[in-house]
Amino acid sequence: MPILEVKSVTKKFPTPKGEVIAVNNVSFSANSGEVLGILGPNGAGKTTTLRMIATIYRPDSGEVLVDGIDAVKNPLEVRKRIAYMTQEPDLTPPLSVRDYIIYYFRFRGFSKRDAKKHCEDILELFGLKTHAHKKPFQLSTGLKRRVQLACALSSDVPLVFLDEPTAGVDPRSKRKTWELIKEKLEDKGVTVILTSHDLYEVEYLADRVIIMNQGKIVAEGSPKELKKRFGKTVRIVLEEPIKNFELLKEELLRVKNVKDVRLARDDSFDVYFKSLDDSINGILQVISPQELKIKDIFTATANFEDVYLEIIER
Ligand SMILES: Nc1ncnc2c1ncn2[C@@H]1O[C@H](COP(=O)(O)OP(=O)(O)OP(=O)(O)O)[C@@H](O)[C@H]1O
Repeated sequence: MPILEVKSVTKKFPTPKGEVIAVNNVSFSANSGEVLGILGPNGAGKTTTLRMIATIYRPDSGEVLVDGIDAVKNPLEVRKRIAYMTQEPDLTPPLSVRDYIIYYFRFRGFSKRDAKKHCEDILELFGLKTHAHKKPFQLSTGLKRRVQLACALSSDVPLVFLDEPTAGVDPRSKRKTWELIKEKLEDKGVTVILTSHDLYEVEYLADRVIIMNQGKIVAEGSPKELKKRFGKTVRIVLEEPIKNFELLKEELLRVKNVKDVRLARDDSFDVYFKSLDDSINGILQVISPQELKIKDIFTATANFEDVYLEIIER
C-alpha cells in the first residue's frame, strides 16, 4: 500500500479579485522509501498541496490518506506520522541548537531522557556538535536549515516533507546537505516529499518527480524517464562558417522528429529531436547534398532544466 495517497484533491482560496483555484483535482501517490519531488513555478500549488497532506489546510474536495488514515477525519493520527521542514528560514522558538532539538523531540512526545539522548546522536550525525550552544542569531542560514533538516529526518516517522531544504544555502553546504539526506535515507524506508526550485537538487535526490503548473499535474516520471521522453540534442560542427543558416534550418525542420534547430556558433548548430531514440540519418541527408563538411558531431540527452522548462512552457 502506498504511504501517501492524494485522490482528486481541490483547494480554492477566496481573494478580493475572486476565487483562486490553488490545487485543481490533483491525484498522486508515494510509496514507502521513495523520494518524490514536486516541481513547478511560483504559484503552481506545491505548498498548498503539501499543507493539505500535512493537515494544515482542509481540501474543498477529494481525499488525502497517510498510511491509510484520512487526513480530514483523523488529522492528529496523520500528524504523528509526518515531519515537516518548512520554508521558514528561522528557528522558532529561539533556543540554543541543543535546546531547540530537545524541545522539538519533547514536542513530538519523546521522554526528557530519550529526547536528550536522541539530540546528542543528531548533533554528532549532522555535524552540529560544535554549534550546539549557539543561538539562532549566531547561525548562518545553512546551519539553521541543517538543524531543521536534522529534526525532520530524525523524527522516526514514515513521511517527511522537505519544502525547499536548501533555499538560501551556498553551493558547498548544499552538496553537504544532499549527502546527509541521501545517507540518512539509505536504510530507513522513509518517504520524502521534496519541493524545490533547484532542479539539480531534485534530479539528484528524487526517485520520481511530479511537475505542477496552475494547480494541475502536467508531467510525472523519474528524472531519467522525463529526460528520455523529451529528447536529445545533436551538435554539428562544420569545417567552415555556415553561409545561409536560415535556409539550412528550414530544410532540417522538415526532417522527421526534428523539433528545433538553433545556431550555436558561426560554424556549428544544434538540432533538437523529439525523442532519445530518433536517428540523425535524416539530418545527414540534408547536409550531404549541400557539400557542407562535418568536422564533429556530439550528441547529448536533454538536461533536466531543458525538460522542465519545455513542460512548463507548453
Ligand atoms: N492563503 C491563501 N490565500 C489566497 N490565495 C492563496 C493562499 N495560499 C496560496 N494562494 C494562491 O494559490 C496559488 C498556489 O499557491 P502555492 O503557495 O501553493 O504555490 P507554490 O507552488 O507553493 O509557489 P512557490 O513556489 O512560490 O512557493 C497561488 O496563486 C497563490 O497566490
